[in-house]
Amino acid sequence: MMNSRGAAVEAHGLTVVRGARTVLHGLGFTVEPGRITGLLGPSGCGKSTLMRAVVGTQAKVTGTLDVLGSPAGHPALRPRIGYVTQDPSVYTDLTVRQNLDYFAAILRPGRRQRDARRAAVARAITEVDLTGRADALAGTLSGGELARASLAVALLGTPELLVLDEPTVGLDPVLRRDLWNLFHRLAADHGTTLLVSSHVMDEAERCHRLLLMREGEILADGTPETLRSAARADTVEEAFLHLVDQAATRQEPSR
Ligand SMILES: Nc1ncnc2c1ncn2[C@@H]1O[C@H](COP(=O)(O)OP(=O)(O)OP(=O)(O)O)[C@@H](O)[C@H]1O
Repeated sequence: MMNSRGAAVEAHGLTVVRGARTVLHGLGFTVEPGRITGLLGPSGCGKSTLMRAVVGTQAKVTGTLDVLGSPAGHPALRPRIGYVTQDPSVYTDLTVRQNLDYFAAILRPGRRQRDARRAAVARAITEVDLTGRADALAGTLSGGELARASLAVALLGTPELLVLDEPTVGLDPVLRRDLWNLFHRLAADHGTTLLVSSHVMDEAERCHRLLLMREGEILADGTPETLRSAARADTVEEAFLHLVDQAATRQEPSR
């Protein structure tokens, strides 16, 4: 179920305080359903905080934040959202399949759901292309395989919204490309909405839509094409830098 305008996520005046600092400053934005939205900005600008607010794990959130038609953090949203944090969320002393069996047992407990669990585990392993490594200990996986194993856990419940915090950090270009191809397959084949953060601007071109962030504010949103042409830039990185300069100029007179 979406809200009236059909956005998967809709925020108005979203403000988050962490410790003594206001980390997000009254943000307004939407995330379109069935598309890949990239959340891009430099380290420390508030990407993880925004994602935590969307999945409902962030304290001291004010403003309005609707996710799949319910207020963020509503218990009914839990099975509908997959969240992959920056740290791998698998046990290194279990195999990939054992990890998935374990998380599947939490999601679908009881003997009667045994077949559904098996099917979900097999599907998740295939989707992330780890069939050949399914019986390897997670502790022996490469960085890219580990990232895909964490993603497989998030895919167990067939989430409508996948929130991925810097999923490609530290991966080589080939693995990054493979992971982005997987994100596109999930959006195209299952209609999954993906919100993916990155501080690597060249990943922007792989997204359908972008939210460009800086210092707890959204500088701009739109498709890579609209952002590039609005700034008369060749790349999203150039457009981002142009927006940063523009914002600094606007602030000058009040200094
Ligand atoms: N518990 C906390 N108390 C105070 N400030 C915090 C706390 N946690 C995070 N912050 C600050 O909030 C800001 C936003 O952090 P956040 O992790 O959301 O940024 P990010 O854009 O995801 O960064 P990165 O790309 O490095 O992961 C940072 O300046 C960080 O130092």
